[in-house]
Amino acid sequence: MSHKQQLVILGATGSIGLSTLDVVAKNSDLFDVFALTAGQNAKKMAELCIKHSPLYAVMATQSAAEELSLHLKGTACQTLIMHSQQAMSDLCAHPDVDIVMSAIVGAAGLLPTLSAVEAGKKVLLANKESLVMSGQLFIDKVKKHKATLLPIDSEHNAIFQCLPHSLQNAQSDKNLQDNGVSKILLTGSGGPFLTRDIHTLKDVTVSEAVAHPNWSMGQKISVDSATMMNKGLEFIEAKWLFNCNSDDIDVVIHPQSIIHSMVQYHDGSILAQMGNPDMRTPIAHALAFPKRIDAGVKSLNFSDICDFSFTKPDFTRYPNLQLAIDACSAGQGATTTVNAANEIAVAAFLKGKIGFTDIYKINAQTLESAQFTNVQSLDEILQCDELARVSATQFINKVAH
Ligand SMILES: NC(=O)C1=CN([C@@H]2O[C@H](COP(=O)(O)OP(=O)(O)OC[C@H]3O[C@@H](n4cnc5c(N)ncnc54)[C@H](OP(=O)(O)O)[C@@H]3O)[C@@H](O)[C@H]2O)C=CC1
Ligand SMILES: CC(=O)[C@@H](O)[C@H](O)COP(=O)(O)O
Ligand SMILES: [Mn+2]
Repeated sequence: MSHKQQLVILGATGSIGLSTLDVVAKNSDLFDVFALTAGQNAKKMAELCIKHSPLYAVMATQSAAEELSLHLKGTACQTLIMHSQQAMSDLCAHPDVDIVMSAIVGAAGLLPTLSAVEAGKKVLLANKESLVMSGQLFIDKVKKHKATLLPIDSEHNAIFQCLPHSLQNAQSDKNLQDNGVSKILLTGSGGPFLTRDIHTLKDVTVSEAVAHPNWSMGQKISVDSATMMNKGLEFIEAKWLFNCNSDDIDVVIHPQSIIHSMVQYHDGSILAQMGNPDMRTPIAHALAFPKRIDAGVKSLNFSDICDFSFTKPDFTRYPNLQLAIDACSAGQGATTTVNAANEIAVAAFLKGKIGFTDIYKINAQTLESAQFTNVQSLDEILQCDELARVSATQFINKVAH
């Protein structure tokens, strides 16, 4: 019998985590769940432990781990329960582990993901924030430790599929332009407010902001899609994943989210990856790469498509997109800062402390007030991230309702 790939899922209780478990359950002859990790949702984690029998389950805090123990008491579940970020990092580096799905939301995913990279694992990256906050350091570690980095973000997974093999990852160090590629066309839906009267954006409610037209996702990324900061983070993510410059990437609004991104070649060809918007497709692609497995996703039926349209982004409507593109050119200090500020601002919006359009104001003020020195080492990155959080919190307190 061939060896089943041993999988750790960071962020198992979230949207990507659950989609990953769905694909794994459909392919249980290929994958074993070695460990599941989560933040606070002990009830969901208990259900997952009973269903998937991981060897380990790790919660972020002791209280969440105790709650998980209570939920599992009296059941037949043999899963060992642990807690702390260090325990997550240790399991990512465990010698028996083959694949780590990085699907914690936000900067909390950085250290466990780096641990998987340093252990030379196959790392499936959904947690774009970790790459945005540490770009060069992250990619250098991938190269040094010979980790395999595969993109889960639907756009980057699409770009990966459309690129020639020699350009599929940053480790190649090859330049896109010298290898036949003229542009990466990064598509974005424009979120729920593509056509809303721009003067009413300040009145957007939380439930309106998280109602993405095409994708079912966690709250933070859903708000990022609504401000298009998500596309800004993805712009920076693409720069690092595919070793390209800002000039190599164009953002294209495609409201239907059927094309997940494209690559344009010097000879005029444009290759697109498309499908129904369901994250199980990129997850299955990366889990099995270079093979193909069943993802449980309904095939796209072209006769069902009524609209298939493309426009340029309007930066007045989406100032966060411009901010992130500018930060990408400014360097690591700026991208770490804008990522941290945005996490704090979106959390404040979700708690009802600030309005929707305040998210941009907080991000811009935090960037303007930041003084970047050298931001290269992990300590410098973490310090820059922390300073931006403190600064963003101060700006929030000034505008808080
Ligand atoms: N959802 C999607 O379709 C896509 C998501 N992504 C990216 O994937 C990542 C996950 O997104 P998504 O699944 O939507 O997010 P969710 O909010 O649905 O899930 C987040 C997961 O992270 C866990 N978590 C939160 N904070 C911590 C912490 N401090 N320590 C450990 N675990 C923590 C949560 O645990 P708990 O809930 O138990 O507290 C949960 O399991 C994000 O970076 C997002 O940008 C990228 C492309 C598409
Ligand atoms: C599914 C996925 O990859 C999300 O990042 C998606 O891209 C969000 O949609 P937007 O294009 O609206 O940001
Ligand atoms: Mn995406």
